[in-house]
This record gives sequence, C-alpha cells and structure tokens, in this order.
Amino acid sequence: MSGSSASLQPPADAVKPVRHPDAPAPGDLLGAHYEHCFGCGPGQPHGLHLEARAGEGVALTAEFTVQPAHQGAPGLAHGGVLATALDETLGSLNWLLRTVAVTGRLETDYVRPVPVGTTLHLAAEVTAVAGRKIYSRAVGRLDGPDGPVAVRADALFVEVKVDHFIDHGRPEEIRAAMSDPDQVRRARAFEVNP
Ligand SMILES: CCCCCCCCCCCC(=O)SCCNC(=O)CCNC(=O)[C@H](O)C(C)(C)COP(=O)(O)OP(=O)(O)OC[C@H]1O[C@@H](n2cnc3c(N)ncnc32)[C@H](O)[C@@H]1OP(=O)(O)O
Repeated sequence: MSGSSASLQPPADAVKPVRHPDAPAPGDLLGAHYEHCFGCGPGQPHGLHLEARAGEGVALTAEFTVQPAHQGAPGLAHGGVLATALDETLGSLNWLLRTVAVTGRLETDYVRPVPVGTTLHLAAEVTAVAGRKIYSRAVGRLDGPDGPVAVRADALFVEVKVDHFIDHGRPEEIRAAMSDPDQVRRARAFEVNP
C-alpha cells in the first residue's frame, strides 16, 4: 500500500522545478549544510553522516550506512532514523534550487526492514513548486541503487527566510553557524535568493 495524502498533491497552478544555474554539477558531492546536523554533519558522532550527490535536473542521490547506534528492533534500523535519512535527502534537494526550506510534511512508507550494516541508497527529486511550497519524493533501496525498495517518502517543504532560524534557533548555535569559515556551508544555511 502507498499513496500520499491530499495535502501532498501539488495544486493546479504548480510549476516544474527549475535547477538553479549555480547548483552543484551532476555527480558533485553536496557536503554537509551544518557541522552538527544529525542527518549530514561530520560533527555528530551518532549522526547519519548521509552523503548526497547532485543528479541531473532537481534530483540527487544519497547514501547512508546504518550503524549500531541507529537500531530500533535488534539488528534493524529504527523507523524514525530512516525517516530522518529521507528527510535529510529531501531537504538537500533545496540546495539545487538555492532555496532555504524546512519540512512541513513528510509521509513515509516502510516496505522492507533495513539491517544494521546496510547501506541505504536513496534517490530524490523535486516534482513541483507552488509559491513557497516545494513538493518532492524519495526512495531508499537496499544492496545498491537498483536494489529492492525499503522505504519511500513524499514531502512538502516550505521556503523560509533566514529569520526562521534566527527567531527560533539558539543564539549560540546561530552565531557559530553564521561565522562558519566554510563559505559554501554558510551560504547553504543562510543564503536566501529572491
Ligand atoms: C541552519 C540550517 C539551514 C539549512 C536548512 C536545511 C535543514 C535541512 C534539515 C532537513 C529538513 C528538516 O528537518 S527541517 C526541520 C523540521 N521542520 C520544521 O521544524 C518546520 C516547523 N514548521 C514551521 O516552522 C512552519 O509550520 C512552516 C515554516 C513549515 C510553515 O509556516 P509558515 O511560514 O507560517 O507558512 P504557512 O502559511 O503556515 O504555510 C505555507 C503554505 O504551506 C502549507 N503548509 C504548511 N505546513 C503544511 C503541512 N504540514 N502540510 C500541508 N501543507 C502545509 C500551508 O497550507 C500554506 O499553503 P498555501 O496557503 O500557501 O497554499
């Protein structure tokens, strides 16, 4: 069974996503958007350390290897961790649009259990854009990019201004992220294009 709810169906006036001219080239690693992000940050010892790579159009691939710290049932990935991997992968798409956006809705299908030690091969794409709303979907496969489907997700991201983070985040982390010497990461976190 699968099928996303009505709020994840793009409205009639939605348009096709447009890859930003300065988006990373197909095949390029995107890198982390934030040192301490649980999904992609290198500074999170138990994080997912997910690595995303730009694809053609507004699409990308990503990989995440399930560690013992990610278990729910013995020897199997926790469903919430798998949702995080999907969320992070889908969130990374926004860098190809050069838009800063946060997850408004994420719907996940769990199709097969994912054992510890498995590398989940994820593929995601933006399907439509309607104003601030970005519609996207992702799939995660076992044993390689063409392996059996383990998880799927449909999502709605909502574009936000940098104030979203300044108003709601803790000042110490915001200050540290804004003074990150890594220019690309700083731009990815805080650059908002009109
Ligand atoms: C430093 C690192 C940076 C880098 C940032 C990258 C981070 C990547 C991390 C992975 C991604 C995450 O986990 S992000 C973290 C998890 N997500 C969050 O914390 C978001 C918490 N929620 C919010 O802050 C808010 O609800 C927003 C921003 C999503 C929306 O609030 P808003 O800005 O007031 O906008 P609002 O008018 O309500 O909604 C705009 C349009 O979207 C629709 N909409 C809004 N929410 C939903 C929803 N759940 N389901 C359906 N539709 C929705 C509305 O109907 C409306 O449609 P219409 O009337 O226009 O038709």
